[in-house]
Amino acid sequence: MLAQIKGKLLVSCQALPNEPLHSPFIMGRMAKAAQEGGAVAIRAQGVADIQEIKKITGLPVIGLIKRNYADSAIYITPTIREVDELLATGCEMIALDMTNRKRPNGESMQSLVARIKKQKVEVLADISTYEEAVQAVQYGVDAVSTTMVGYTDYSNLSIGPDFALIEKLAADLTIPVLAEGKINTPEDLAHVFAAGAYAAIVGSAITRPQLITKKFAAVIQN
Ligand SMILES: CC(=O)N[C@H](C=O)[C@@H](O)[C@H](O)[C@H](O)COP(=O)(O)O
Repeated sequence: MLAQIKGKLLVSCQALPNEPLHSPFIMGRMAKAAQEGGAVAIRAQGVADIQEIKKITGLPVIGLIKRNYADSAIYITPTIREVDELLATGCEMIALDMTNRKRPNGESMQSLVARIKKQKVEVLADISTYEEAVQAVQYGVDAVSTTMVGYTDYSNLSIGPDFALIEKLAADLTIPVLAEGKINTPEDLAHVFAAGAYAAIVGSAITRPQLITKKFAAVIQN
């Protein structure tokens, strides 16, 4: 999959049960629209959405499952259970949180990575710091993504992408660095590629109308 996305745009089509567009049918159509707009792959959450998106678009999918566990702050593909559910979907790549935080059930990142790679599926490490990215490379992941920057209480809280981190990772790492998280405009997208991103994933700015509307409404209410 990585060879197919080099230099390209991926779109994240996700809507959890508490979001207005929560529905595999709707996420399938959202992915179709993204495909028509030029997305070469889709990041999708949950077995039903992944299956629908693969059926509707035929595009490669980065799959994840968001699930909360009482004993951990990690919710993106936290345990073996989510890994096995995702492996059954046939998604080409699996994204898992690889931030340096306690995992549910005391499971290790290494065991999850090994299980995925054994099935010849690529692993995308969602990280929030430079150090977490370096650690993920040591664990044998295929690519890292800046997904969690600003979402761990020790990482850089910025309005937009962390361009400096993307630049440093792209310069230092031997594996692809995907820019993801808070890419809010086409200018941001151009900027992350200029910083050296291998590929980029845009979500909310394209697929969460409730957030897009909020940005417009905020201007009027000011
Ligand atoms: C923090 C977290 O859980 N991020 C999730 C990761 O799968 C998604 O909800 C994001 O939409 C995706 O990463 C794209 O980011 P943005 O929506 O900012 O373009």
